[in-house]
Amino acid sequence: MAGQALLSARGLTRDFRGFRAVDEIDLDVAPESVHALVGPNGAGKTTLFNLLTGFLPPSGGRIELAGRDITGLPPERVARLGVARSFQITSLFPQLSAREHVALALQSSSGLGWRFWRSAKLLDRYTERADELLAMVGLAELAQAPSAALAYGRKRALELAIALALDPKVLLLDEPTAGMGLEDVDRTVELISRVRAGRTVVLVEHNMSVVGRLADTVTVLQAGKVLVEGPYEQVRADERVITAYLGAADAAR
Ligand SMILES: Nc1ncnc2c1ncn2[C@@H]1O[C@H](COP(=O)(O)OP(=O)(O)OP(=O)(O)O)[C@@H](O)[C@H]1O
Repeated sequence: MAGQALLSARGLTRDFRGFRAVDEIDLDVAPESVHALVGPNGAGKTTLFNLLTGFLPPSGGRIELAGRDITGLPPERVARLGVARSFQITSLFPQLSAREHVALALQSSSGLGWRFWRSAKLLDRYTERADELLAMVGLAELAQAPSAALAYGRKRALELAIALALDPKVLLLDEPTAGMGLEDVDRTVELISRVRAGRTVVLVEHNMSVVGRLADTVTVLQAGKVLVEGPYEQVRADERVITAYLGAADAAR
């Protein structure tokens, strides 16, 4: 296992009834880097993401976090060890405010339990930190808004604040700009640039301009394998990538 990596995989494999979606992948995510996973549809990005976060058990191979074997641990254990993924919009509670969502996430990560909701002092402490996190993602003024009232881009920002509440060592973002208009994409790129300070981020992203602006390292997957890996400029100029990914994306436009 590479000594420098915070999160790494060796020979990581996942079969679905005889179909190999992730095929002996080696991956090293350097501390405090933004590492993008890209590739054409069906390349195995989501499956790899689910393996790294414990949402799927691997069929083979090994995953390490800071040198500790986390292979096969369930998602809540992986999350507790410091690998958090941004929650999906569908998991937000429509009536709860943005602040309440983040406060709940802070409380859940504190391990203090529900009784402490009775302590106004502790609750205040969560509120303060919740508001800091909301300010970080640009939602300061919407702290009291029910999540159902937030526009799409704002909901995604709230998901990010919830993930940050867990103070993860590694933050995994699954297509953070999916379905966004240009303005929200720019805002999200800015946001990730801001919150990445001192953190390690793994990002699945289809938008190559977003990848170019954020990623230190890009791993291109194709048919469950690593096709090319390196800095964005190097990867985007690689003939194999142009053929396999950028070419396909251009053709689809
Ligand atoms: N639960 C499953 N059962 C069977 N096959 C699956 C399952 N999940 C994924 N696959 C298959 O594994 C392959 C990789 O899928 P995956 O979703 O990981 O790709 P992806 O790179 O994330 O694609 P996309 O960009 O379209 O999201 C695909 O061929 C998919 O059909």
